[in-house]
Amino acid sequence: MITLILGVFIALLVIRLYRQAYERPQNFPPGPPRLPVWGSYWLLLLQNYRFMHKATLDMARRYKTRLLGLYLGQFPTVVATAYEDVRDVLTRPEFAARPDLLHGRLRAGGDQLGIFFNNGPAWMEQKRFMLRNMRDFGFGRRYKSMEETLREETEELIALGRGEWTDELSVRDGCMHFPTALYPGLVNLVWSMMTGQRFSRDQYGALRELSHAAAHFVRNLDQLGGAVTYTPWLHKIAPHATGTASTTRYSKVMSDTVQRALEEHEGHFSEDHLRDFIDRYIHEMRKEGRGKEFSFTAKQLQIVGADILLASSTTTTSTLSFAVRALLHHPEVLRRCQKELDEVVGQCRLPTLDDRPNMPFIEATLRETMRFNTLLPMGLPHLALEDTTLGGYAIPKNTLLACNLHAMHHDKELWGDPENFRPDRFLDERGELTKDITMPFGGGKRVCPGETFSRQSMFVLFAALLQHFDLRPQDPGALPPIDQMVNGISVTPEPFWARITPRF
Ligand code: HEM
Repeated sequence: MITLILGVFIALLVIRLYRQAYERPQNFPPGPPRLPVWGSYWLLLLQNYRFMHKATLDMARRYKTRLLGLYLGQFPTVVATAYEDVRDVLTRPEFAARPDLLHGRLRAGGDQLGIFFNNGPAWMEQKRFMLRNMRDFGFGRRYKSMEETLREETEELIALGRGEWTDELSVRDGCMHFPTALYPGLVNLVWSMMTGQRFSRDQYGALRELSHAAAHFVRNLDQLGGAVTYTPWLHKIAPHATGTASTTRYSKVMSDTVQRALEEHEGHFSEDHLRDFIDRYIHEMRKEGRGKEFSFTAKQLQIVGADILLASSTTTTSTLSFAVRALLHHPEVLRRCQKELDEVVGQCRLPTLDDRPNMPFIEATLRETMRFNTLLPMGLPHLALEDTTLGGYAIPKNTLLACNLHAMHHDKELWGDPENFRPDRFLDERGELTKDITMPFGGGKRVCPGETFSRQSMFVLFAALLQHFDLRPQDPGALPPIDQMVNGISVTPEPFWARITPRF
């Protein structure tokens, strides 16, 4: 009797699991079945457990579809792999929300705060405020004092490379370490707009701790969040094994740094002289007559500031390191960059933003770097705010949407030979820049607010580095492959040394 009951129970369970595996919203894009607990995520892991951009692209090819429909845990999810669909997801307002994911809340003590993982009026208010006020200090626009800081940081890097001062972790035995050597310049630029201060040479230890915390944070997630995102209860029973304990710890390093800056600013605050972004924020917090829902609080600033710190220390530093690594593989590209520099800038002054329009080859090299090694290969997740359609398929409300930017940047139909690192693809026959259809910074309402700033600061630092130094592999036999990357929500290169020889 017991055996019979057990047999019926197992049969019913199998039928239920089978139905669930193939049950999907009507006219949902094709894709793999939904298995218990993590849904189709098991199958993505089997496809490629390290890189979700590769797993989802291979899976889309297997199902002969450019829109892949699947379940991540209980979330219906659609991954866009082709240009038109990626552009639609990024730019249509009904897709401009973010899913409410565990890691977003872990950063903010359980709340939804900041910009990256926030939604609704608070997200819009914070993003607008950040853009408007950081811009007044040079973020994303030409501004004398920011360009002055950029020049000083560039001089620091060049002097370090020339051995005019020492920092063994960044330059040793004629080699420069990437990304370590780039952290001070790129973090200081943003930090000075936020706080009016820069990390001095004797504070580089603290600066590196911050940058490493940011790097660990992004590596703790995979490009679709990771298993714990779809089964958040796991984090309660195994915070260390799931990595959520360290996510919380690394986030705290960043938010505590912002909190300390806030306390310091409050001690010297004057309404008559708003010195930087934090002063502007304090001014906003103290405005009278705000309602209960008002989103300018110290806690909110901690997370907005942590968002800015996280982005400024992991994005531009990784992209420039990818660019340097690509040049180690392609000395002929390095020569052409240097030729352009010698013709336009010469050797008596540093390159500036005024030179940017006259140096299309360097610009094309940076564009090619961001196409070739797309920093956020799956962008950041979006969420459908209503029932709608995409590419002829049904997208129910609350579907999670991911843009496979890597797939789009490596689409043979768009690029011909995407597997080659070839800056010339961005230039016309006269050597001028053509229209750029890459989307490394996303697009639409959720577009990266750091785009202009990043393009400007990367241009100046990269150009100055190539103007002053020849770059060669430290050990030609041990040069990491040009497409090697460490997994994370944004990918990072495995840190490496490059041999630098002063050119003059
Ligand atoms: C090479 C440099 C960078 C790249 C490639 C990059 C790329 C991206 C991408 C792909 C997104 C997601 C867009 C979307 O959801 O559709 C994003 C969002 C964001 N980025 Fe960047 N980023 C870079 C630098 C920066 C910098 C320097 C900052 C700030 C200092 C920054 C701050 C942000 C913020 C706050 C968001 C969230 C925007 C929102 O949710 O509305 N990024 N970035």
